[in-house]
Amino acid sequence: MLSVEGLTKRFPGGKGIEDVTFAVRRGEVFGFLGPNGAGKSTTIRHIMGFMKPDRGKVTLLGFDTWKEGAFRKRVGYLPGEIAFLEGMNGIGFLEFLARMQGVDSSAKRARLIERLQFDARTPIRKMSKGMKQKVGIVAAFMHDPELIVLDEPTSGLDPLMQRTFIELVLEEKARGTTFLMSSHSFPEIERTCDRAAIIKDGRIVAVRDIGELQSMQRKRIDLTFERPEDADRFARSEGLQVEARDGNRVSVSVSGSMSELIRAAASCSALSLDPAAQSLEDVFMHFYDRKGEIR
Ligand SMILES: Nc1ncnc2c1ncn2[C@@H]1O[C@H](COP(=O)(O)OP(=O)(O)OP(=O)(O)O)[C@@H](O)[C@H]1O
Repeated sequence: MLSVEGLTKRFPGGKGIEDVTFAVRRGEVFGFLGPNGAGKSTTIRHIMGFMKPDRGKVTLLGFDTWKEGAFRKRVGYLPGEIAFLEGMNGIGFLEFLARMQGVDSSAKRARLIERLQFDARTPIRKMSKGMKQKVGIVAAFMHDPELIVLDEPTSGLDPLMQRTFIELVLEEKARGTTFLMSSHSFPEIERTCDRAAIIKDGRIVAVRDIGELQSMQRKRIDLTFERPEDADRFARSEGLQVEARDGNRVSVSVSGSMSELIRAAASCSALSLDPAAQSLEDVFMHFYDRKGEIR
C-alpha cells in the first residue's frame, strides 16, 4: 500500500532524514515513533508529496507521491500543524474540504463530530488547540479514505478524548482502513499499532512488531513493603535487577515476563507495586547503545 524507499532530505544546517526505508501493508496500523526532531514530520511531508526528496521515493497506492497527486482523494491526512482558513467555522472548513475531496461525507462527518464532542460551529480563530485537533481528525477520517496518515494525532487531546480517538482508529481498522501514525509516545502507539518504525536523528533504527517492541522494553517498578526487613529480603531475591532501595521501598527494572517479580513480591508481603512513569528516554535507551546503534 505504501512504500518509502531510501528517502533522503538534507536541510541547510545539516538536519534532515537519511535513507528512510519502510513499507506499510494494507489493513495494518503502522506506528512511526521517535523523539522530537527525529524526522517524523519531514518523512510524513514527503509521503504526502509536499516535499521533494533529494534522493529516494515514496509509492502510495501505486503513485509516486512527488510526481502524481491522484492518490490524494483516497488518503486522509492530519498534519502536525494544521493550517486553517481564517474566518471560517469548523463546519465551514470541513464542508470546504469535502467539496475538494469530491465526496458526500456529511453523515460520517456528523457522527465523528458527535463522537469527539465539540461544537463545530465555533469560529476556528476562537477554538482551543484541542478543538482544532478534533476538526483535523474529522477532516482526515470523514471521506472513508483507504489510508489515514496522522502526524502526532493526540497532541492537545485530553485523556478521555485520547481514548475516544483510539476507539475510532480501532473501528476504522476493523473496516479495513490502513493507518500510518507518528508519535513520540510509546504507550500511545502500543494501544493501536501492529508494527512500528523507530526513527532517530533522521535514520530508521528498527521496524518491529509491537509485541516484539513491548518485550524489549524495560519497565521500572516501584514496590512498597510492610517493613524494611521485607524490602531487604525482596531485594536479595534471585534474578531481580534492583535500581534503588530506601527503607521499605525498592525499585527494580524488568524486561519481558513479570512473573518472577510478582512471585518474589508476594512472598515478601509487598503492599503495592507501581509501574513508574516511563520517560521516553527509558524506552529509547533500550533500542540504542551509546553509539546510537540498534542492539
Ligand atoms: N524546512 C526545514 N528547514 C530546516 N530544517 C528543518 C526543516 N524542517 C525540519 N527541519 C529540521 O529537521 C529535523 C527533523 O524535523 P521534524 O519536524 O521532521 O521532526 P519530528 O520528528 O517531526 O519532531 P517533533 O516530534 O518535534 O515534531 C529537526 O531538527 C528540524 O529542526
